[in-house]
Amino acid sequence: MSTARTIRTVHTVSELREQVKAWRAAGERVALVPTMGALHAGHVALMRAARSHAERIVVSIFVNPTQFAPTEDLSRYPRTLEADLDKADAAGVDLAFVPDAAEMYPEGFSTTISLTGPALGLETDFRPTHFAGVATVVAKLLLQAAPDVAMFGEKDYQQLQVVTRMARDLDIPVRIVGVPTVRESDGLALSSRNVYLSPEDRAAAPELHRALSGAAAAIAYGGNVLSAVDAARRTVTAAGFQLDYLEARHAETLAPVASREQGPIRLLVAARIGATRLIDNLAVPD
Ligand SMILES: Nc1ncnc2c1ncn2[C@@H]1O[C@H](COP(=O)(O)OP(=O)(O)OP(=O)(O)O)[C@@H](O)[C@H]1O
Ligand SMILES: CC(C)(CO)[C@@H](O)C(=O)[O-]
Ligand code: BAL
Repeated sequence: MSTARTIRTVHTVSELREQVKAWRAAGERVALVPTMGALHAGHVALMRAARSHAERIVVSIFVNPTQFAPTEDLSRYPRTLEADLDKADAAGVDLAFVPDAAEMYPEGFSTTISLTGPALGLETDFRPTHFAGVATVVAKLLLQAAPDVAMFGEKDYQQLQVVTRMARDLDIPVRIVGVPTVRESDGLALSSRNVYLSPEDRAAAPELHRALSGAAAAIAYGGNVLSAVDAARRTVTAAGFQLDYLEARHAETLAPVASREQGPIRLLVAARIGATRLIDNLAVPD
């Protein structure tokens, strides 16, 4: 399989920069798709969406240690590099950037991006150091690859807002593009962490999307926002989840909202089932 690949794999920032420079010299636009590997159809949707923005596509594959707390799943996070390269190749990706931790965080590394705004609350209440790690590594990737556009999934909706704000605030010359969530036929959002689910937990997992869909429909039909959110919380808990949060927020600032008049609404949830923590989100239709 791997002998037929046309994708090029590089491990250093200098190789990455050299390739991107050559493409730019030829007048080609570059899209970056940052990932932590264990690629699935959600990642492939990002790669395919990148095609409409750029002639060249770079995927980064790096399980970023600084976005995991010491108690989290860094060591057991799925790592499937050969299969990932096959999938990226089949999706038409030109270059895989696969740095190791020493390339990204050399001896003496001392800089972390500090965030407020959309990074406040939600995930941060449960993973307090997570977005500092994400923003720092994404800033590095954007400066290393210098892409015209970078693709992020709406599945990690708070991350998408944090990265969008960070790029704007730091004047990084890139367009951040959000890509709709790819789901299983029963509604479960694809995620690399779905492999952790036992068969029983997998059977219950679509309840997250069902609960959000019910709340979004109720609000869209004029129902009270907070009542709809409460009902969705009960649905998720009754399905066997332990809820971290289920909230209605402003779709861009992620500030709390109590009524539709306060802006476009996004419903966001994080909940644990068995040993697995899942997140999901949904727009309330206008
Ligand atoms: N189901 C999906 N639909 C669209 N984009 C997705 C989906 N799942 C992940 N992505 C996006 O792919 C990019 C890389 O995500 P990552 O490698 O963390 O995969 P993941 O499946 O989200 O894994 P994790 O279990 O760590 O959340 C992110 O921008 C993420 O939002
Ligand atoms: C954006 C990202 C690749 C940064 O490590 C990661 O948070 C992810 O996969 O969503
Ligand atoms: N997709 C978000 C990466 C993380 O949970 O660490």
